Amino acid sequence: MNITDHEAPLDDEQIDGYIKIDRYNPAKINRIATHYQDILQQLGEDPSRQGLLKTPERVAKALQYLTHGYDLDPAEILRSAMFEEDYSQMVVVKDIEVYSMCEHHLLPFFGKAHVAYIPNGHIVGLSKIPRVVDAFARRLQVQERLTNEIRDCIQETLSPVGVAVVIECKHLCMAMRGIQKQNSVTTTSAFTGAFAQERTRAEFLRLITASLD
Ligand SMILES: Nc1nc2c(ncn2[C@@H]2O[C@H](COP(=O)(O)OP(=O)(O)OP(=O)(O)O)[C@@H](O)[C@H]2O)c(=O)[nH]1
Ligand SMILES: [Zn+2]
Repeated sequence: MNITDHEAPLDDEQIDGYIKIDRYNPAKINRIATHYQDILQQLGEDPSRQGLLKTPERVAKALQYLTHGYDLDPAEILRSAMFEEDYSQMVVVKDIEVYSMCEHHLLPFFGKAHVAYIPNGHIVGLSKIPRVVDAFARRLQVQERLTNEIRDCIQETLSPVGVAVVIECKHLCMAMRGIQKQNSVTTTSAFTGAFAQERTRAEFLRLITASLD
């Protein structure tokens, strides 16, 4: 590895393997920050007090980060690490942390995703499954669409025998406001192909609830 490259600061951008995420687009940050200055004022705050001086810019950067999935191509992420392999059993990646933003309130929802597929001549680099989850989660979402988008992307790109996705999340819009239910968890699921069969689906559900201990 080239040492200079290795030590180069990644300050305002991240090289994400194959896709450069222009995380902090300065023009966009400025535009969003201007709005937040006004929002702070509307909330009865003084945007010129010391603690808030940089807040509009911080919020703008945070929002750009929380929605950086728009800059990613999930299908390309999968295509970048597909390998021919004669393995025909279920591959399960479970307990993938999910952080997303509800499109109704712009509040976080978070939890876990469990993803499985049954290869059809091709396997995919394992890390690419959580990367696909992130690429869709880091957008404004509803949990149902997030679940379907992950399923469809894997099915269309990898053409496996079947795909299964289960997502379990807590929604802050239901906890810190609104109905204020602190412990409710929403579960969504999406299946294709072989996972329509009761036996296959049951094996997946057993594997995602099984513990390693
Ligand atoms: N189906 C679905 N609904 C969601 C998701 N995230 C948030 N919501 C819901 O979106 C709905 C928006 O409903 P509205 O009545 O327009 O908004 P609201 O007045 O803020 O509703 P309350 O949250 O009930 O106070 C709420 O019921 C939220 O719970 C999600 O991922 N999936
Ligand atoms: Zn919400």
